[in-house]
Amino acid sequence: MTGGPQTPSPATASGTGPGIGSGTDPALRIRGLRKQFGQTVAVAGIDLDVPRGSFYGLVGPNGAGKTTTLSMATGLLRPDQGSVHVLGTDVWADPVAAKARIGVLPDGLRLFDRLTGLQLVVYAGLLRGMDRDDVVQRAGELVAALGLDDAADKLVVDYSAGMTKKVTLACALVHGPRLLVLDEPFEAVDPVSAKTIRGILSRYVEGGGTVVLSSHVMDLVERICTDVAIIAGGHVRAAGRLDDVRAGASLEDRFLDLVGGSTDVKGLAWLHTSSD
Ligand SMILES: Nc1ncnc2c1ncn2[C@@H]1O[C@H](COP(=O)(O)OP(=O)(O)OP(=O)(O)O)[C@@H](O)[C@H]1O
Repeated sequence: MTGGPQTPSPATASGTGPGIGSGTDPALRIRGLRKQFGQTVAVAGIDLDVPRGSFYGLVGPNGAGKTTTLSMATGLLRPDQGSVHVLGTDVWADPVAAKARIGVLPDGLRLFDRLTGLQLVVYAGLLRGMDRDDVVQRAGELVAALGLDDAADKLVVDYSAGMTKKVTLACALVHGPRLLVLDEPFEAVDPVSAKTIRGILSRYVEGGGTVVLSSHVMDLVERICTDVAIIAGGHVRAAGRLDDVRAGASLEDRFLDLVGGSTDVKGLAWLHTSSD
């Protein structure tokens, strides 16, 4: 199965989604998305439907175009061509309405890191136009749920990579988005925190939300995702329900089949040579 529209998840058929009554549009619809940096074609015409209520994993080798795709899908990077709709709203024609429905964990975007963790989450909620009392309550709950209690009053600039990831996730969640787009949410996160995050995301999806995440960890994607897309060279190589994509094999084997590339290591003999 490649690129085109995919079998809808059960949640799609019932049109679920927090606060979205009867819509049948996918949570995220991408058509003909393309981006070139100089001579490098990062995204070469991607079509993708992310069904509402799905837990959608985006996998692909380094440089495949995942971050570029997610940045264009969330209004952070203007596409050269193509369209993106979030729950039926055109991200680039009506960015304010579309962005109100999205929570984003971007890869490597600068944060206001001279704020404390708690201040940053509160600030993220206020930027979304939320009532201060609600934001303060939610920020406190998120910080506690993500195990950042002790660091809540510490400046984000002094956070570890994993702590930064968690506080950024809290910022993405605070306004209760319909769609969460997370670029490598588990990168640098310890196993206990990863389990907590998985629990939070699972509850969010059970409640009708939709998660799109990129990851290099095939086991994790296989364990938590309902749907998956394999991207390589700026193209979608396979997409749809997890079981359809892996077609009886493991996701890792299917990934290696589709993406190819040699895993043999040539040279480096000197690495086996003692230098003393
Ligand atoms: N701002 C940029 N300027 C120039 N080239 C870029 C830029 N951003 C991405 N690229 C190039 O576009 C291609 C896709 O990059 P992208 O970051 O989207 O890949 P990725 O799948 O997220 O990779 P990884 O798994 O390593 O994070 C790469 O060849 C990368 O070098």
